[in-house]
Amino acid sequence: MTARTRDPATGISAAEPEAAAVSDRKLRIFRDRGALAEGAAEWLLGVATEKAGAFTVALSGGSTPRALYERLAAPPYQEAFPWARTHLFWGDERFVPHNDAQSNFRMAREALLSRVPIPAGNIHPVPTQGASPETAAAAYQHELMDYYGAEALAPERPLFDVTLLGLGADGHTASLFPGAAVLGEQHSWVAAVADAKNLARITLTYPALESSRLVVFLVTGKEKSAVFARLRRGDRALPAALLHPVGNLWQFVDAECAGIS
Ligand SMILES: O=C1O[C@H](COP(=O)(O)O)[C@@H](O)[C@H](O)[C@H]1O
Repeated sequence: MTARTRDPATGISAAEPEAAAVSDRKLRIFRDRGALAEGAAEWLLGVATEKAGAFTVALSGGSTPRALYERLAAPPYQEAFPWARTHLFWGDERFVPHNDAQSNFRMAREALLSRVPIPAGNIHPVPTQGASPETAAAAYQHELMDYYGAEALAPERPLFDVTLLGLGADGHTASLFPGAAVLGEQHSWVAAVADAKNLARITLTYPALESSRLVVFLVTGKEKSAVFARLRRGDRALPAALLHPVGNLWQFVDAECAGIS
């Protein structure tokens, strides 16, 4: 991948367009959270089916994607999805044990992994025990590089087929928080960071998240309406607005988030 020069303090790249707005054609507004989960599951199955060979997904954490994961774990997706050739990674993780209530892995395990026939070797959680956050970040980067088969990302061969992302009320995505030094990271694929409550987290950096054929933001609820409007305007103060994948960027939202209900 051609390294983009990012300002280490802001994460804004020299080539950043004035407004990074996503075209209306790539914005899908669903009636409600349930309809979004159904639409996203159908869309994901379509993308997976079209792809030959390994289908590689970076999962989002937080609460929003739970409904999608539960939908994928039920008919018809439970049987129709190509689980045997699907590999799952995480865009970010809290540095807590995998059975902790705050664990993104735990949420995905409860909602999806424990209910579908995905081979254990295809599940690639962020390690969160027996190491420091920095060592865990390095180990996850190593695992990603090993899977990818190279230590440098090539734009024509994205790391992920699909990256699912959420949007925090402060504009964070994955664990890329406003003002954090990691926003300027241009080389590492994974980093250890801390959130506002000083909880250690492991996050994929822009270079890794941007190495995606398709990125989809899943955002729901009235409480996200204001920050989503800022994202639509390409507000550079939001880490989520600074993400420019090598492939296409989609936004799937419900009517409340879009401000039309
Ligand atoms: O902290 C996080 O927050 C964002 C948004 O979460 P949500 O609960 O508002 O959906 C999420 O995308 C990220 O993975 C998570 O670690």
